[in-house]
Amino acid sequence: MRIEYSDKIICTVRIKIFDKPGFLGKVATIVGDYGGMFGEIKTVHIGKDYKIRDLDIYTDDEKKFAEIVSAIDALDGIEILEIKDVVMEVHEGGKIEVSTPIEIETMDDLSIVYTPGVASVCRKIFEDRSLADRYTTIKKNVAIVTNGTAILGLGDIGPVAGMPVMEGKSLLLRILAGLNGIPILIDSKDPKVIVDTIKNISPTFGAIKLEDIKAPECFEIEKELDEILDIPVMHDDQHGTAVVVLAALINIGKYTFKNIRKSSVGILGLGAAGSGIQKLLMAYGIDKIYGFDINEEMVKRFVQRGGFETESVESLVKSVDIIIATTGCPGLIKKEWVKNGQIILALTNPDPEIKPEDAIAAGALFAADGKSVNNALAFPGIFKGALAANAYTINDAMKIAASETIAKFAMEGDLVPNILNKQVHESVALAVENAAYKSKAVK
Ligand SMILES: NC(=O)c1ccc[n+]([C@@H]2O[C@H](COP(=O)([O-])OP(=O)(O)OC[C@H]3O[C@@H](n4cnc5c(N)ncnc54)[C@H](O)[C@@H]3O)[C@@H](O)[C@H]2O)c1
Ligand SMILES: O=C(O)C[C@H](O)C(=O)O
Ligand SMILES: [Mg+2]
Repeated sequence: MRIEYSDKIICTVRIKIFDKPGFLGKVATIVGDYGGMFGEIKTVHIGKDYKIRDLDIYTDDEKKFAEIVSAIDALDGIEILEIKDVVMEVHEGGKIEVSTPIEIETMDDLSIVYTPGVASVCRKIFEDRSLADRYTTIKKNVAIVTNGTAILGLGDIGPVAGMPVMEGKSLLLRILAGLNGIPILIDSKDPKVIVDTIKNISPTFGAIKLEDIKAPECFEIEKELDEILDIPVMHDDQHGTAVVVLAALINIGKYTFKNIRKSSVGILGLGAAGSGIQKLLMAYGIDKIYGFDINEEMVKRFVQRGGFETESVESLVKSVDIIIATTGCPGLIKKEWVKNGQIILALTNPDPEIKPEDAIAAGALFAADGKSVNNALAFPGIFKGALAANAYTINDAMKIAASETIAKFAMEGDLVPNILNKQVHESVALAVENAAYKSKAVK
């Protein structure tokens, strides 16, 4: 029985605390009593008979956090010096920047990297387009494109409010795959405008990652772009998510000695993520897939692809072995509906359809949320591998290779590995590159 989740960090509390046994314990008791958890505890100053410490405190909501703070404040021997909203602080000024590995000190250096030296590189690329792969960053540039219509589970908040997510994806592409993820915000909901815009700027990029564009528009946009562009295009919410879900299911099969291809799977929310999951699970050979969505058009598409319609959230949850929820509706799954021994992946971010600890308490065998079963385990390696192979597309063989590799890296008893394990992304990239050659997805 495993619980995979992490709460939200609300803040860092800086305290001045009397340096005697038991004082930090009192603070810990308060945090625990109010259902909070500690992250890092750092000592930032040691005084004569006191210490100054920074405590990262995780809680479910701001109200609980306020209660914790006032209870700590009431303790003798402990003084709150500062409360820092670390999340907002980290975002100040944005999270990414363009940098260069080249230094220029002299006018000669300038003539080499800029005018007039640069002109000879331009001429050579003009004569032979393929030289751009070697003499520019194009093959390392991945466009991260959104129109802001399905930002996490926050819904249609527009492209500008979605920018922190795009910067986060960019940061992960850099750290985990060494690629330049360049956010592109498009102020349109018209699929044709989005396709044309991406097509027209595509020479800048080696690959296109669509992000947080809602269904059904995302299907048409991805399909069109995949057809007209000779570089890989992947809608991360559909396929990155599906790859990680399949990895989790592969491990569930391993732990339970069950053939997951014979399990009944329920998908709750048949939008971008839900439909991508359905497609990949079917490609893997799982055919008993049931689904529910409040939007009839989504249900129709799901059934056309070979899924079985269910009449309500409750009947779906109550009837399947494995439930995967991608609705954008926190708390949608009630504890009473959970079956003994069930597997529940409640993937809505930032707050899941049911908290993993609640699902486990209600009898689930495995439960995870969207922070651990997260597409960040897949997209860095997928793009790196596809670019290394010079692939023109990202096909099912490449995705399944990624899932199988991710699954192998999970520690015993876990569904998926840690997102920050760089070896995972290296291995996913290699597996995807090889699968691209084998499936002839290369230019
Ligand atoms: N963990 C991950 O890696 C990951 C990846 C992608 C998306 N997600 C999460 O999945 C959610 C959906 O994202 P998306 O891109 O698919 O959005 P989307 O808008 O394309 O799809 C959401 C679907 O859920 C349906 N829905 C809404 N309320 C419902 C309800 N009460 N019952 C049944 N269906 C309902 C909608 O009709 C829609 O079809 C988001 O919260 C997002 O954070 C998580
Ligand atoms: O952004 C994430 O954490 C995962 C996913 O892309 C989502 O939209 O929720
Ligand atoms: Mg997303």
